[in-house]
Parts: sequence; structure tokens; C-alpha cells
Amino acid sequence: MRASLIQIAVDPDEPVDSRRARVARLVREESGRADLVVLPELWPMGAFAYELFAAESEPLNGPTHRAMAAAARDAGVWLHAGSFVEAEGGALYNTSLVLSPDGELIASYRKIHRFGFDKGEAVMMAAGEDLVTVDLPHLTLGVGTCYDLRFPELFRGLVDAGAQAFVVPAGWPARRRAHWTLLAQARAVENQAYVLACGTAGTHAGVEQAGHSIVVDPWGEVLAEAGPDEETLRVVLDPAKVTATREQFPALKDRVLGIAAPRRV
Ligand SMILES: NC(=O)CCC(=O)C(=O)O
Repeated sequence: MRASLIQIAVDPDEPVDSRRARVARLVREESGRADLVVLPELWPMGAFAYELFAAESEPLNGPTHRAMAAAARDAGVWLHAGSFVEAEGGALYNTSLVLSPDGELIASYRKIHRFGFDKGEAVMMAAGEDLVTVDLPHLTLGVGTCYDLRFPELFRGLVDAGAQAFVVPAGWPARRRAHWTLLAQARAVENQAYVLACGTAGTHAGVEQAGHSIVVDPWGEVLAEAGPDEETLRVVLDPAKVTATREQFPALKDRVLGIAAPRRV
């Protein structure tokens, strides 16, 4: 399976509508080159542009969903369309979409771990509650978003649900780039799964983005890594590699579930 990760530059001087049209063009350019295309987190306005969250929020079937469905259809690709700010029932969610090559919505995932501690996403958005996996023709994807990468139990849950590859759209700051790379490799090694982590480039709301989107194989080897600027990574994923890694080094079978609370001595 051929996968392309499009690391989008998100800068405030580009209006959201223009960026949406540009991203749709970039997805169409992957026609014939990719089976799966992946976009980053909150690329319409930027993961740290909190002041735009409400103004640029949309329901499902809004402008971002429709533009990405058309692009997936035109390109004939599975599209993990990154995330957008979803407005539903008076709440905002950081929601990512997976679309089929017919442009049909196959799955949506609302980010479970919201970033910001006492500000930003953590207070402005509601948390998702459901783990999401997607069965592509030859590969089962598990999805997470950005800050989720710091929570290994989410990815274990996805493995238990059958995930062989994780797609992680992000808007990760340059300041913590070392964490990003380390965590992407850790999630791959501990779960013996591919990690496709697609971040943003550029600077918005004063936060320089790390870029450095990365694809890690089930043995922890880095297959491809972007630089700091807008760039498309192209890799080939082999589902047999997941099976072989899990058979040849069967550490997942040695899990001890339900370990008791520590005894105080
Ligand atoms: N948008 C995010 O979730 C940012 C996460 C982050 O900056 C970090 O975990 O560090």
C-alpha cells in the first residue's frame, strides 16, 4: 500500500478558504501515486489558533468535509483528511475524517486527549470518547490525534481492536520536536505497528511548528522523515511486515493484563 503524508504549512497570512482549495489540489496531485493520503491536525486554521476555533467551526458535511470528499474521489484515494473543528450540539470537537476513494465518509474520530491544560483546546473543545479503527482493503488503521501520542494506553486499545498501523495527524510545536520523534518510534516499537505521523509546517498564533512528519515501521525503523517546511512524504507500507514482526518477536503475547495494584511494604 502506497501512502502519502502531506505536511501542510499553516500560516495566518493564507485565508482558510484559500488553504482549503490548495490542500484539495495537493490531495489530487497524489492521484496514481498513493492508495492512502494523510493530512495533519486542524490544518484549516492551525492547532494553536484558538481565537479562530469557533469562527471556523463546521458541522459534518461542511466546507472542509465536502472539499476533502471531492478531492478523495477525484484522486481515487483513501483520505485521512486530518482534523477540523467540528460544531455539534453546542460543543466543539477536534474531529478527523477518513474518506473512501468514492468520497464516502468511512469514519470520524473525535480527539480524546485535548491539549492545553487550562487553556486552548482543553477548555474550548469537548473530548471524544470512542476509539476508532478503519479496515482498509489490506490494512487496519487505528487513529489518534497529536497529543494522543503521549498516551500509550490509547494505542494499546487500538491494537486490541486490530490496528496494524496508526495514523496520527498533528500540529506539534518545534519546541518539543524531540518528543514527537521519540513518541512516534515508541508507539511503533511497543505495538509492532506502522506509525504515520503527519504534522504541520509554518508558524501560527506565534507557535512555530515542528514539521518533521515521520513514518516508522513495526520494527521502529524510520522509513521517511520530512524537514521543517511544507513537503509530501511517500512510502510503501507492507501489512505482511506487521504480521512477520509480531510472529518473529512475539512480545505482544507476553502482555500481563490486569496487573494488581502495588503492595505497600
Ligand atoms: N495540538 C496538540 O495536541 C499539541 C500537542 C503538544 O504540543 C504536545 O503534546 O507537546
